[in-house]
Amino acid sequence: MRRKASEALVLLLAGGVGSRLNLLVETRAKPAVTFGGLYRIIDFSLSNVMNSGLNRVGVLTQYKPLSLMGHIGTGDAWDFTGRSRFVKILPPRTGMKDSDWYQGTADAIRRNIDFIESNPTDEVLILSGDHIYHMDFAAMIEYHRSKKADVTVGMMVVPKSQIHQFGAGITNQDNRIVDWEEKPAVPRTNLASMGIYVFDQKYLLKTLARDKNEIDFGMHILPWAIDNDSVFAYPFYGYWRDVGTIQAYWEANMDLLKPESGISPEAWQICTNVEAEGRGADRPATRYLDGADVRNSLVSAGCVINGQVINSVLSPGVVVERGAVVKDSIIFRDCRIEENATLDLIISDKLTCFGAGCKVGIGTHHDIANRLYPKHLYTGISLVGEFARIPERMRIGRNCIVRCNATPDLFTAPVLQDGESI
Ligand SMILES: Nc1ncnc2c1ncn2[C@@H]1O[C@H](COP(=O)(O)OP(=O)(O)O[C@H]2O[C@H](CO)[C@@H](O)[C@H](O)[C@H]2O)[C@@H](O)[C@H]1O
Repeated sequence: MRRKASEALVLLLAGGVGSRLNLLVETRAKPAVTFGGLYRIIDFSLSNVMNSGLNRVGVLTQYKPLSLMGHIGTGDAWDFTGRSRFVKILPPRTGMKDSDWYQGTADAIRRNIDFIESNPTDEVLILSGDHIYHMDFAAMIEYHRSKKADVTVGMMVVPKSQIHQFGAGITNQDNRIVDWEEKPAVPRTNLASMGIYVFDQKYLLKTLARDKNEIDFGMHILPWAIDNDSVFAYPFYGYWRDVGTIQAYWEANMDLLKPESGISPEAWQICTNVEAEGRGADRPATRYLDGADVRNSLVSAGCVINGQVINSVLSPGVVVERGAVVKDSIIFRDCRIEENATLDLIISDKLTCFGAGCKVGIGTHHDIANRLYPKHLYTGISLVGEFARIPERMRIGRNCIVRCNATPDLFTAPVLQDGESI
């Protein structure tokens, strides 16, 4: 007899290096990066799993998993505790050599076949830990069953100009995928893979056993399955973003400030583990002093605001002193922005101190992109963050001026002494 859809096993890929997020992934895996002030990116996938009524999750880690493991903890923030409910962190299974880490998404799943075999299931749902979205996986599994598919791929329409970043599928009238190209240079379709797959369990095991050189789902496993077996697209129409680049990450955070964008952690019932870091849930309410001027922003608990905050997202414990301006920026927890400092279009990692009167970031990203650098290379978003040599606190001295410089794509600031400029 068939098991209920809610008994499907979930594998969450959370181990990619995420180097395009640069400084933000210096000390943590991409899914552990803060999002929307309070959340971590992985909260969206985990909450979707919880809200879909699925009970068993394995999280595949590899790159800098410590922060991620601390955040997931026992899984009780997402109600994954109990006799038949769990979230298990699956550490990398290396071979004999140290360098023998997972080669790609399919290789990572292949090395955890014992986990799949020890958790009886009819379907395996494979997800990424770095997507911002809301989706009912139980409905997707029912759809997969109704199509009698071997594999079902979550897919959505994106602008043709973006299709080169995704797996691209051509479907027939019945939504069966008949042609596929991973990250095509020349777009033939605007239907993109969301990297969300439902596999028939037996089919997955058979497929992974076929050829160890097939290390990636988009590059190897899906093209073969489409040519030989039954692969369907599951159409998705809501908000979904892969926040794997600085630009996409910044834009998705800014979408939180636009009600019309369709992103809504509150309506989507996204849960997080507030206990994991810093002062956890014990933060006091935010204080707005008489110099505060806050517009269109998200300000988390424990902040003290006495300056201007415009179109920005602040994590817990951020202090904005009198006369300081924070504009179009994302500020992680416990940063301090001293008197008359100006932050314009920046992302700052936690615990950074911006000295009085300093200026970090300039103009709008359109200005910068148009004036100085080719548009496709340059985001104009300044990144400020911790470096290994100052683990505790990053400081930009008084009256320093930090402009986006000639580094294409992003700019990282070293520790600056008072009055220094770059
Ligand atoms: N070795 C490893 N161990 C554990 N986790 C790992 C891993 N390698 C990667 N991951 C994780 O798996 C997910 C997908 O990783 P990739 O970066 O390889 O795919 P990409 O996003 O380029 O394309 C894919 O996702 C996009 C949608 O974003 C699709 O369009 C495209 O077809 C598909 O190939 C990420 O969450 C990543 O962190």
